[in-house]
Amino acid sequence: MDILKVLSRGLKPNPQRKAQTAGTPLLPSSGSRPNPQFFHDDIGTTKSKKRKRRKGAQADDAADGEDSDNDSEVSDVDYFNPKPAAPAPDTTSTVSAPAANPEPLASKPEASKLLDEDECRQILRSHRLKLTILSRTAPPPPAEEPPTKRSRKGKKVEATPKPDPAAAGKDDKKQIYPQPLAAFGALRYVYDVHPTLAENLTRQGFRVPTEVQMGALPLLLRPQTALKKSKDINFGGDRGVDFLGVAPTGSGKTISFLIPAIDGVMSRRGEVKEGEAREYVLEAIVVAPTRELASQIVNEGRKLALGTGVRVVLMKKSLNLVADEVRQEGLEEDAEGVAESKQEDGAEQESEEEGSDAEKGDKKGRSKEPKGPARVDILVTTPKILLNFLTGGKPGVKRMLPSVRSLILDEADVLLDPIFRKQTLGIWRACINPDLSLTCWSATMGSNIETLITKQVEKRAKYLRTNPKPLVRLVVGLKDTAVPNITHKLIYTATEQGKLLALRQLLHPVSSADSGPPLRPPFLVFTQTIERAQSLHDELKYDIPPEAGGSARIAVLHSSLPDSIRSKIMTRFRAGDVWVLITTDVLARGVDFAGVNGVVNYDVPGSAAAYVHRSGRTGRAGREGGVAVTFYTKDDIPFVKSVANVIAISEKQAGKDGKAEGGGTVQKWLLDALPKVAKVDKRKLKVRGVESRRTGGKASITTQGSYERRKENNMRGAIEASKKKKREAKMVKKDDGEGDAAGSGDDGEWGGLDD
Ligand SMILES: Nc1ncnc2c1ncn2[C@@H]1O[C@H](COP(=O)(O)OP(=O)(O)OP(=O)(O)O)[C@@H](O)[C@H]1O
Repeated sequence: MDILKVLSRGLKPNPQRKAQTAGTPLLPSSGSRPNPQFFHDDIGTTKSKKRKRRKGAQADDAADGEDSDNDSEVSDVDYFNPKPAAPAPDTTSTVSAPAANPEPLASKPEASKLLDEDECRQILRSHRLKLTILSRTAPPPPAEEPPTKRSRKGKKVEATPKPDPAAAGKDDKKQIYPQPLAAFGALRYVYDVHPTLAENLTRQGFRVPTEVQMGALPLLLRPQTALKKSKDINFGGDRGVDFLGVAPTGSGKTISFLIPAIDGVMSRRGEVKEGEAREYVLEAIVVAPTRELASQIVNEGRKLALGTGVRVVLMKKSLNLVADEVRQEGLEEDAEGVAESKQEDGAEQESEEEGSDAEKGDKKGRSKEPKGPARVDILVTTPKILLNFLTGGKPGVKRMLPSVRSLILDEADVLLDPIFRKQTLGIWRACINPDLSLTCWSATMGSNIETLITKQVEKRAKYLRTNPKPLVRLVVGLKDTAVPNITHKLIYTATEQGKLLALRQLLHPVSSADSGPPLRPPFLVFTQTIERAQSLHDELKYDIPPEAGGSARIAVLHSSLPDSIRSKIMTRFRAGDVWVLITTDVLARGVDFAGVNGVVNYDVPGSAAAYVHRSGRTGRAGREGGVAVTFYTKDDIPFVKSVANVIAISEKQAGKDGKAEGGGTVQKWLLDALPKVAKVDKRKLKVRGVESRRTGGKASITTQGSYERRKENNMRGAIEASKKKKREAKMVKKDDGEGDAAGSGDDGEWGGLDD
C-alpha cells in the first residue's frame, strides 16, 4: 500500500452534500469534518511548495458537509441571506469534504507497518513537520545494536555516540524523525490504544489525522515504537518525553493531548471491564487560560473517554482532590501568583472571577469545606482555581499532587507569560511525580517561552534528582505566526466613527462596492476592552430587525459577566441563535466554533500572536473561506506592522502574496512604510492595548451620550417586543385557520434599518 495514498485520504468532495447545503448559513459548531490537513507538499522535493487545494474542491467544500438537521435550526427569516437567495459566492462557508463514503481507517496489516527513517523523514517534510530536541541533555546511547534495516542504502550505520559531557548543550537542536501517524487505525494496531478510545474517535467522524496529530501522537503514546526505526531508538527510553507542540489554530491540538492523557489512565488502570469498580487517581491535569476553553476541553475529553470509565472533570472550588500536605518554604511565591491576576480583560480576568464565584457560593450557604475525595482521572482547570486549592489549606502547608504524571499546558505561551507565570509554575511545582511528562501547546510560542520551559525542565529535574526527559519541540508549518487558510482584510478608517460605519456595512445584507461582500453569520467581533465590547453591543443591538430575530441575534460576552450568562451565550452561539458575538480577548484563544465564518478585529489586536489567535477562530480544521477583517485608524498605525506581517506571511504560505495573481492584502510598500515599534511599546500594547481607547471619549463606542442611548434602546426594545407580540398573535391566527394565507404583514424580507 502506498503510504502517500494513505496520507491523502478523504479528500474527495461530495457533490450530493453540496446540493443539499448550498447557500445556507453554518451553525458555529456544526459541520462535517473537512480534510483537516494544511500541508501536503510533493514528497521528494527538498524545498516544499504548499499543497494547493483545487479551486473546484474549495467551492465544493464551501457547500459541503453541513448537516441538514442543522439547517432546519436556522431561522426562516434569514437576514443575512434573504430568500430567495442566489447561492452565495462563497468566500465564507467552506467546509471541505469528507468523502461520501469515507475511506475506512487503515486495516490492521497496513496500519501496523512501520516506516523506515527515510520514509518518515519524507512524510514529515511533506506535511511540514519538524521535530527537534530542545533539552540540553544529549540522548543516552543505545542499549543494543541499531537495527540492520538502517543500512539499507549500503551505508555503514554507527551506533549513537556516548554523550560527551563537554559537548552537552551543543547538541540541543537535533532533529528527529519519529513515525508519523499515517492513519487513525494505527493508534490501535501500532500504538496499542484501547479499542473503545479508538472507536470514539471514529464515531466523532475523524478520518484523517491532522499534521499535529501525525507528529505528536506516536511520540507521546509510545516513544519506543515511534523511534523503533530511527537512530534515536533509545532516546527517551520508556519514560517518554516532555513536549512542546506548535501548530496552527484549529489544527487539532486538543485531541493530540487528550488521547495520550486518556490512554495513560487506561494503560495504568489495565483493561476496563464493564461494571467493575474503578480506581480513580488524578493522573493528568490540563491547564487552560479561560473557563470557556476549559469547559470545551472537558466536553471533548468526555466524548473521547465515553465508555472507557475515565473521568474528565472541570475544576471547581468545592472539588476535593487527593493531595499530600507538605510544610514548605517558598509558599509566598505561589501566594503571590494568586494575587497577581489584576488584568484588564481577556484570559487574565479569569482568576478574579473564580474568587467571586466562590464567594457567591458561600453566601448561598454552601459549606466552605470541600467534601469527600473527588473521583477524577483527568482534571481540566484554569490556573488560579487550582493554585487556590494547592495553597488554600492550612497556613504554611502546601498541597502536592504526587499522582499526577501528565501536566498539559494548553495555550502554554499565555500560561507562561508573566500574567499567569507564577500560577502556572506553582501548579507545575506541585506535580512532584519524578515521571511527570510536561506537554505544552499553542499556535504561537516565543523563543523566550521555549527557553523558560527548557530551563524549568532542567531545574525541576535537578531539584527532584532525576534525569530530565528529552524535551522535544514539534513545529507544524515551519512558521508559527500564520493563518494561511483564510482571507485577511485590513481596512483603514480615518476616525473611530468610521469604524462603526464600516462595521455596519459589513453587517448590512446589501454589499457596497467598497466594503466587499457582507460577512456571513455567524461571526465574532473583537474589541480591546470590556467597556468597548459592551458599548459596541449597545450600539448595534437593534441593527438586526425583529423579523430576523432582532436583538437576540447580537450578543456580548466578556469576563465581567457572571458565569451562568457566559455559558448561556456560548450555548446560544453554538446553537446558531446568536449570529454576531461581540467579545474581548477572552474568546481569542482555543475556543472552537467550527462554523464561524468571520472574525472582525474592531480594535487592532495587541500583538502578532493575538492576531493569529483571534483570526484563528475561523477556518477551523483546515476549512477555507473564513475571513478576518481588521480595522485600523491613525491611532493604530504604530501597531499595524505586526498584524500586517502575519497577513503577509499567511498569504505567502497560501501562495497569495503580492507577487501572485491579484496581489496580497499587504503590499510590500505598505509593509516598508509602516513604522517599526520599539520593544517596550510592543509590550505595552500587548498588555494595555491602544492607550487612547482606555480612558476618555474613545473608551466607549457610541454615536450618542449614554443617557440617549439607553432611552433609545428602551424604546427600540419596546417596539421589538410589541412587533414580536403581533407576529405571535398572527401566527396563532394562522394556525387557527383565520389568518390571511398570503400574509400581508411585515413577515418576510427586511426593508432596512429601523431608524
Ligand atoms: N483529525 C481531524 N479531522 C477533522 N477534524 C478534526 C480533526 N482533529 C480535530 N478536528 C477538529 O478541528 C477543530 C479544531 O480542533 P482544536 O480545537 O483541537 O484546534 P487547536 O489546534 O487546539 O486550535 P487553537 O490553537 O485555536 O486552540 C475541532 O472542531 C476538532 O473537532
